[in-house]
Amino acid sequence: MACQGPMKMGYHGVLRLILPLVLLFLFLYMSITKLPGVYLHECIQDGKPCSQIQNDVIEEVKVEPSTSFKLDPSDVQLLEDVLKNCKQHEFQIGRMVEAFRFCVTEKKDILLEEYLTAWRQLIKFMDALGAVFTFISSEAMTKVNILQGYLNGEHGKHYRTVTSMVKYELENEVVNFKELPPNHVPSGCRTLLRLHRALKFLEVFLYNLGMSVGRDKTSEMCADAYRKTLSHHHSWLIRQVAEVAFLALPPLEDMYKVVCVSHHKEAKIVLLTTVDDIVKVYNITQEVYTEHGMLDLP
Ligand SMILES: CCCCCCCCCCCCC/C=C/[C@@H](O)[C@H](COP(=O)(O)O)NC(=O)CCCCCCCCCCCCCCC
Repeated sequence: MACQGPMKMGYHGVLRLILPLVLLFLFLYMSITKLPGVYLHECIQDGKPCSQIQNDVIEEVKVEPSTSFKLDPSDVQLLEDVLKNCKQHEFQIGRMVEAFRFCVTEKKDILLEEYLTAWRQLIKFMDALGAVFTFISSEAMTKVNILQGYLNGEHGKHYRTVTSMVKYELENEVVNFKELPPNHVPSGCRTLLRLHRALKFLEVFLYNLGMSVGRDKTSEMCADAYRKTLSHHHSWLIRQVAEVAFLALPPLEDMYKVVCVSHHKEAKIVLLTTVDDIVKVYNITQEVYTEHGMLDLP
């Protein structure tokens, strides 16, 4: 009885075994193609990196949830309780929401330190999902570390907010609009742009989760969000890796547990409030990047 052969593993068991292997191979492949100074988008066409050519035709995806979510007064207490009482988890949605909220200044700018705090919470969430997502979380962590490096560095005071970073990097020609030079730490602006694009994915994914009435699969909601947003900026290979990873997402009920909600009504309140805060951060950053023509940085 104790010995369960492969035949008894079931669909999910097999998936758990195979997915990490597939991802490991893809990860190794990508590690090789992305050795220091060698970037995937060194594929050149018409004198431009291929990724840039692709981005030229992509317009900003307009998705539904960019409207403010209105809470009933009775829901406000419920929301506060959920956000406060979720202390037993490594990932705390309350701390993430707080950080996204605190990073918006009165002058409608974004504080980078708080922005990165919110991202660190997201990374904890992905790490909690298991080995399949480590590849994605470590990619996000790399971007967070680059920005933190600038914040802690010699010119750290210029990296306090998104606007000050953009101003400093443009004035000092840190931003490269044509290519990503090998053997250089990427600029703060292009690094933040990667996280900023991922934030749109997160917005749509959380919206899908919040609007679900419990029947939908998390993998489908995640894939839908990804296809509408972040996938437009990814190579074919990365898109395949992402699609495989989505299959390993836990079911909705387990996802609810991680965000400390127990039923659909709670989930809707918590997730759509989170979306609302993310939208504010996203829109401010988007405006700054649009103003400086920096939405397609290679
Ligand atoms: C719930 C978990 C959902 C997992 C979501 C998967 C999102 C999509 C897959 C991303 C693949 C990342 C692989 C690498 C991509 C890079 O090529 C690419 C470009 O970088 P480069 O220009 O320097 O080369 N990098 C990026 O686009 C940065 C992507 C960072 C991905 C962060 C995804 C955040 C998702 C957070 C979900 C958390 C849900 C929380 C629910 C409460």
